[in-house]
Amino acid sequence: MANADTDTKNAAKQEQEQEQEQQQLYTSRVVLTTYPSQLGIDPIPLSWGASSAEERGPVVVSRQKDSFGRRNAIGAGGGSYCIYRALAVAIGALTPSHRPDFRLTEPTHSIGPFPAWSDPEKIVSMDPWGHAIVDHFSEQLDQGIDIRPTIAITQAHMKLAEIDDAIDKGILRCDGDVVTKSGELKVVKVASEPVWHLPGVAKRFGINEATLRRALFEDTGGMYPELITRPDLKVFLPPIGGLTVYIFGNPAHIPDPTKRLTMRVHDECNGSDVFGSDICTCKPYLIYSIEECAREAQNGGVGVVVYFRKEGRALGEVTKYLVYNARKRQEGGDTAANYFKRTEFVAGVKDMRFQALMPDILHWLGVKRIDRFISMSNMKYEAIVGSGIEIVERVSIPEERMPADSKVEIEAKIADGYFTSGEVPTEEDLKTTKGRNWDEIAH
Ligand SMILES: Nc1nc2c(ncn2[C@@H]2O[C@H](COP(=O)(O)OP(=O)(O)OP(=O)(O)O)[C@@H](O)[C@H]2O)c(=O)[nH]1
Ligand SMILES: [Zn+2]
Repeated sequence: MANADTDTKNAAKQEQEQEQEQQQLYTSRVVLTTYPSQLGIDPIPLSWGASSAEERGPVVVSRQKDSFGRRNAIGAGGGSYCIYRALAVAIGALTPSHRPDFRLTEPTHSIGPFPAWSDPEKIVSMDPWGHAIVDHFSEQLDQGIDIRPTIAITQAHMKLAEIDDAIDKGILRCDGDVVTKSGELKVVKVASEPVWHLPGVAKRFGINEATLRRALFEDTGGMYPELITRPDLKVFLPPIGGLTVYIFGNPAHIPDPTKRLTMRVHDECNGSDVFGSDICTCKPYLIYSIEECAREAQNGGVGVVVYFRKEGRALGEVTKYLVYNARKRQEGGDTAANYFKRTEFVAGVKDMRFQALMPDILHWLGVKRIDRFISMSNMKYEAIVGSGIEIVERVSIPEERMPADSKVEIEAKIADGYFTSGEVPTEEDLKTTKGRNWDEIAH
């Protein structure tokens, strides 16, 4: 009995300590969700697609004291990194009320504004004014509203072994401008985090906003109840990765119809892009596109690579590796004929990238026409052309750049509708195009 008493006392003490620890960080009680008519809820007006930033209004998602009632967006800033911020706060490394000091952080280059920034339907998955909050919303910032940038623009030099190689082979020259005398690529970089205007996103996919809200609520483990309780809030910051734009040459040339534009839109493949895995064409295609972009800039045009964080066709790397295993273990070996089928067996679909939102960044950059599009993807092509941007030429990966084991992937893709300037494989080709089996890897 005495032991049970002590246990109860200890448990109560622990609970009290936990409560105190929480109160040190958060002075108010937990607010599980909010409602439009709730006392103190008074969102800053947000008019998506308005003709100026000031008329549009700032995106406010912060739950800090002075911002909570004025929030006009659901979710959290920082994309997937909001979880790390939560950890930093929980362990006491960051005060929940921290506000960034934006001095000296302004963009290195000016981009836009373009007409698409004020079109409520052309850009629905990012905040076109996300890099310019200090310029346009200083009044609200001064009032203590916690507004965060969702876009940042900087510049850098890139040094890549493959580019050194291309210079040595005479494929690319050092012009002292786009490619420095020591073989570095000069780039302007833009990082962008997702900001979704839910009615616009729903319309892009041809579904109801309510269906979209319900699916987002359910498949995030019920993480954002306001998706359901706040139909008046139209903007959602999802906890997913964003994108990076690499611009070779002068960014002002991108919207200029008298200048040529070479472009690749690339989806992340960490295993290949960074670690050189040879089962797909991702890294060689990316490197090829960087060379082509640099060359276009050297010839007076401009090159753009957009890098999306959509690992494994947005299925994630775990699913991707499960599929690799199934492909290599299946009876008859790893054939092009079964490539997509194996993915569908595991994931239920062969691709979750759904390129419909992808052209937003191109409209943000002011792209009107792409002279050379370095991609074979029919999904990317259709999304871009369907959004009103002209593509003049589509460029496949040169045969000699394909790694040996990637034949399976490339033939399966071509058979599935990807563009090729070469031959379309027959049914028989698909059965006989085989990847390396694991025994060969071991020897
Ligand atoms: N699930 C899965 N994803 C893969 C596999 N191989 C490559 N990927 C992913 O497929 C995507 C390839 O994207 P991109 O390099 O942009 O190429 P693409 O859309 O296929 O078309 P291109 O523009 O012609 O290269 C990346 O997200 C890769 O991580 C695979 O076997 N399984
Ligand atoms: Zn890949």
